[in-house]
Amino acid sequence: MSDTLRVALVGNPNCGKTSLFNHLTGTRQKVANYAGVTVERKVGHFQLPSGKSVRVLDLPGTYSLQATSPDEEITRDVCQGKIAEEGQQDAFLCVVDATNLKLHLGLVLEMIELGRPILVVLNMMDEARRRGIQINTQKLSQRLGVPVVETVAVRNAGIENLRHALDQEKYSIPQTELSGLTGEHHQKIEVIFKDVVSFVDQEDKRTDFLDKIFLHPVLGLLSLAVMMFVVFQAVFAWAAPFMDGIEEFFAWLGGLLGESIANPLLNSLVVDGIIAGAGSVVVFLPQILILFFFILVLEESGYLPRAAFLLDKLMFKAGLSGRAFIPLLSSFACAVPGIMATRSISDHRDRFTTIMVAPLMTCSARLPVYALLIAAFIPSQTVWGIFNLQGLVLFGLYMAGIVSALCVAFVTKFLQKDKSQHALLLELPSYRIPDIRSVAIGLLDRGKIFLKRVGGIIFALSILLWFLCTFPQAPEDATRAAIDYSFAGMLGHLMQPIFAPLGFNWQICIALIPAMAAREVVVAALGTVYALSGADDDAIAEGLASLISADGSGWSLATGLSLLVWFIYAPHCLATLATVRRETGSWKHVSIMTAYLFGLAYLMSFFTYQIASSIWG
Ligand SMILES: Nc1nc2c(ncn2[C@@H]2O[C@H](COP(=O)(O)OP(=O)(O)OP(=O)(O)O)[C@@H](O)[C@H]2O)c(=O)[nH]1
Ligand SMILES: [Mg+2]
Repeated sequence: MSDTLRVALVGNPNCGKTSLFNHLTGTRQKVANYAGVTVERKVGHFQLPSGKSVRVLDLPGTYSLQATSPDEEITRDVCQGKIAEEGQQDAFLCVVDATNLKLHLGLVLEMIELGRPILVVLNMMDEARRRGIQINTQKLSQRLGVPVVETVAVRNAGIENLRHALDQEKYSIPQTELSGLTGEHHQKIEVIFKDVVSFVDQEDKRTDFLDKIFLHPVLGLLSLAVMMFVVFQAVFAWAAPFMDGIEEFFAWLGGLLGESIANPLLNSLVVDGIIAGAGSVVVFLPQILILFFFILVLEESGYLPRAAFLLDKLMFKAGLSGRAFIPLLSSFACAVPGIMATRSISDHRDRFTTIMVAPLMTCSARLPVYALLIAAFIPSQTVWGIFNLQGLVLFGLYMAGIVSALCVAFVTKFLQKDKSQHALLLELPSYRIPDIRSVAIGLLDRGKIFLKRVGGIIFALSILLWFLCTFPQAPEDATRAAIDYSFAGMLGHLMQPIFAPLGFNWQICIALIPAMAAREVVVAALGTVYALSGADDDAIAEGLASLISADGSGWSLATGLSLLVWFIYAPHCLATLATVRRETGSWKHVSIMTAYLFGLAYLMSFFTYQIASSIWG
């Protein structure tokens, strides 16, 4: 046996495995209050009090070892020691939700039958106590024939006991007779349950009360609509002062560097390439953080599966299985984890449909693009007394993505031969007051991811674009702006006829090319292109939005709207396409997705431009 102890966390979905994993290893894997968050195996390391090191695996949640979906197969294979690089685990930590013992014991019995060393971790003890559920841990341990440790993963309680238990090698190979119990699993569970659990008050009153509102056919939909409105209003209303601050900072920095760098080429690279490019994206950090604040709070509260429940009929009609809800929801942050989350869908046609529509959900990378165009073209005025028009338009863009996804799913299902429908089977977790600390940590992580993208891919592409926009340089006797003579200028003019029916000018055409890598790049690219297009410095200092807005010499409203619509559909994200390739193992799916998304983007932008320009000229 090697020095390192190998253990794996096994349990039903949403019982707190990842929370435990994070506390044991000091990492920050994603945790949320709904089933199916973890869909891959994750490795972490920590040390026991004696100094012995432990390698721990976090696994996707599963109701049984009879796997039906790709994520459950991972857990089954690790438990059965079938994954070569994982080998055999020295022990399994069977995590059980103390408030849901009857259901969760099923998997524990299956694990016991495997005959491998086990330690049962009775998690969510705080929740159980709050609801008056009393569990006799000692008796449970006797009945199961394995040690049981109580924990409250979110409060870091009981984790030390767990470490000590591992140190003392308390995990044991269970006695298969289960202290003399006979019969089917459910019969055994009944006996054990009656023996170890006593209730003072079994009901979760808070959850029952809230569900009367949130699951009510009318009140429920109404509260969902109110919640969404508040989120989109806040994104615009709360962010403004912070965005102004960041904008001023970059204008000041640009001025300072502009004056201090004498070499004209270097000056242009820094001011027009880097600051006008990458700097113009950083401005959107406050809006991203506000959006994620709401997403994180909703995720932790346990509300989200209720929304799935409310919208189930609609999704069902569109041919999406209820299981598609969580992957589609994750896609609002980013399509990459969304597409990975489809591993929890067992039917492969349902999974295919969900993967195909996931990029239509408005990911956070679109937010800077939408926010820029909305600020430039939509006046900030109040409608119906309370709503900010800009917030309403943003809401409309999100809805457009959702409605398009439902339509595409409907068509996909229609084209498939298999018309079978899979009803919603979704566990509704208890409501929980979000932990401020974990929301703050989540926000910090999100902010870091965003800034890393700005400092990484967006920064690099801004510099590349600056080169393409600067060389070859204009001749001495140039009559037009220098950028017209550059590679990028030539390319833009070459592409422009293709995009003219959509109302895109050559500057937009140039910006679309680097934006193939990631959507926010279009903002950076427009910043660089306009900074180099001979616009005067005062106008640049006022920000990109005022440069492109219809008031100045910018675009028409029709062009602005057309570009907004383009970004609802166009697949400007290499990471998504790479994930589809990895998850489906075929280039065919990638080609279908790319072709249909570009096709839709072109068509919808075309109609938007033609209709808008016939109305507003
Ligand atoms: N009150 C309370 N909440 C907990 C406890 N442990 C975890 N949670 C919460 O339970 C929810 C699920 O936690 P996760 O760690 O994501 O659960 P998981 O078992 O990894 O879930 P899957 O990856 O979906 O299988 C989150 O909202 C956690 O904050 C606990 O001991 N007490
Ligand atoms: Mg998990």
